Amino acid sequence: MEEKEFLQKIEEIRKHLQEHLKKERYEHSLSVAFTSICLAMAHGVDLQKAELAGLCHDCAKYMGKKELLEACQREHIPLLPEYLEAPQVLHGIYGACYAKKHFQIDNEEILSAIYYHTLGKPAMTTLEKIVYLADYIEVRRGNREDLTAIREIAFRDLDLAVKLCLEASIAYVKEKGQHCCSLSLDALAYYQEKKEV
Ligand SMILES: Nc1ncnc2c1ncn2[C@@H]1O[C@H](COP(=O)(O)OP(=O)(O)OP(=O)(O)OP(=O)(O)OC[C@H]2O[C@@H](n3cnc4c(N)ncnc43)[C@H](O)[C@@H]2O)[C@@H](O)[C@H]1O
Repeated sequence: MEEKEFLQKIEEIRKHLQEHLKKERYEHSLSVAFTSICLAMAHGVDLQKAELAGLCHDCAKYMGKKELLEACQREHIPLLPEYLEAPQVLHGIYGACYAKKHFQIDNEEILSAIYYHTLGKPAMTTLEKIVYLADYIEVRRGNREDLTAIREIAFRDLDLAVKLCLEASIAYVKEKGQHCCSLSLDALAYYQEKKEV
């Protein structure tokens, strides 16, 4: 996309997000966009796609669980029955559709990075890994001990960083006593095998 047209799109999306998301969530979205750009620089990914995917990843986060479920049904988005037990993951799944409708984003790589940003999946594309990790490591997430190591690893070994991130977030979900979605467990098995643990 031409630079002028791209900057105009970014401006429009930021305005929409600022109007719809809570202040902290908007700041987080900006931070995920910037972190995605940095990771894209390190791993040879298109910077515009990284910025758009990072900026839009939480675009549907302001919607309630019931609203998200209804929106998925209205748009005929296939849902696994287990998502009803973990409706907190629906904002990514519906977010891809939201970005297409509201921001006219048609690029499948970007939409897929938004869709999978919470759960991850086996064999992610580089852009999917970048947005998944950027969501986890961006600066506003604070200084939890495990983040220091993952932040450094993400810039040199995406697969190892994804594995560590999946391990930590699956443990976190289980600790909260919530249902852990099978896609994340499949992703963990895939990246553990890839990194030979
Ligand atoms: N496989 C799965 N099955 C079911 N539910 C799942 C899931 N994977 C993720 N989720 C849940 O889905 C929700 C959306 O996750 P995300 O999409 O990853 O992140 P978010 O919208 O910014 O999360 P939110 O603000 O709602 O939650 P939190 O700060 O606690 O968390 C922010 C992020 O940091 C991680 N995190 C927070 N504290 C952590 C800790 N102490 N250790 C490790 N990871 C931690 C969380 O996993 C999350 O990715 C989260 O509640 C998450 O726990």
